[in-house]
Amino acid sequence: MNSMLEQLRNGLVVSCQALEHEPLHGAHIMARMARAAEEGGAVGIRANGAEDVAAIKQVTGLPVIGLVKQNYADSEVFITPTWKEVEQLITAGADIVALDATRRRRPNGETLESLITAMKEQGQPIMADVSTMEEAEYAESLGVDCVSTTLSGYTSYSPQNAGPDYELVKRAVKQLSIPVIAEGRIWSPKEAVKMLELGAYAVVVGTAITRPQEITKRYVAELSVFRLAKEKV
Ligand SMILES: CC(=O)N[C@H](C=O)[C@@H](O)[C@H](O)[C@H](O)COP(=O)(O)O
Repeated sequence: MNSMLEQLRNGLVVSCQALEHEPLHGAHIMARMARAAEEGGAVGIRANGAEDVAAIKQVTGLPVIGLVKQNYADSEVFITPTWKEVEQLITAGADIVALDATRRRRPNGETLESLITAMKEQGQPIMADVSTMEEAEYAESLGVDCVSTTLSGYTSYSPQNAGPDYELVKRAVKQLSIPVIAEGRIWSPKEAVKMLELGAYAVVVGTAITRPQEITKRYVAELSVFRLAKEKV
């Protein structure tokens, strides 16, 4: 087992990501966010973009799972789609590189198989972001170090759950022999604990901790429900 992965066992990985259009965008801000997560007891950080990964590596001692979100015209794959993004992450010092491990067509004719082979040749630990059980099994067969349920609900053919995909975690834990990371729409500590109870190796939480605009929206939505109910009385 990869020693970086071992550090994540039964712990909370905080995803610190803000895209260009988001208010907290910027490597400096994400590095602060990661420091806060470390102070709170996170065992690892998940981060988007080489710049953010490098900035976070400078200020925390935690393992960093790096990805690059990049859209290409000829593909739906947007999490570390090609070798170009993999290289950026390796140069930035990502401890684990996360990539889309669906079987969808990748940009520039690149393939999941060739990317994984090249990463393994470099000894680069790999997290496979999947949306279904079949993808998880296939990723394991290609030799990735762990799978994460990141993409469940974000491919057209996976269940479009409003909450976390417990079912996928449960099945993957049963059928795979590599660590299964629970990720995607986990909002509460209780949900995170449930994932560990199901056998998840670690839990990744992003939005519920690091996207204040989304956290605010949840409060505002609940308050509007209250106001509407009151107006009816
Ligand atoms: C689907 C996709 O693009 N997921 C991204 C992957 O890195 C991030 O935007 C998510 O924040 C991350 O997966 C954590 O999930 P949540 O924010 O739901 O806790």
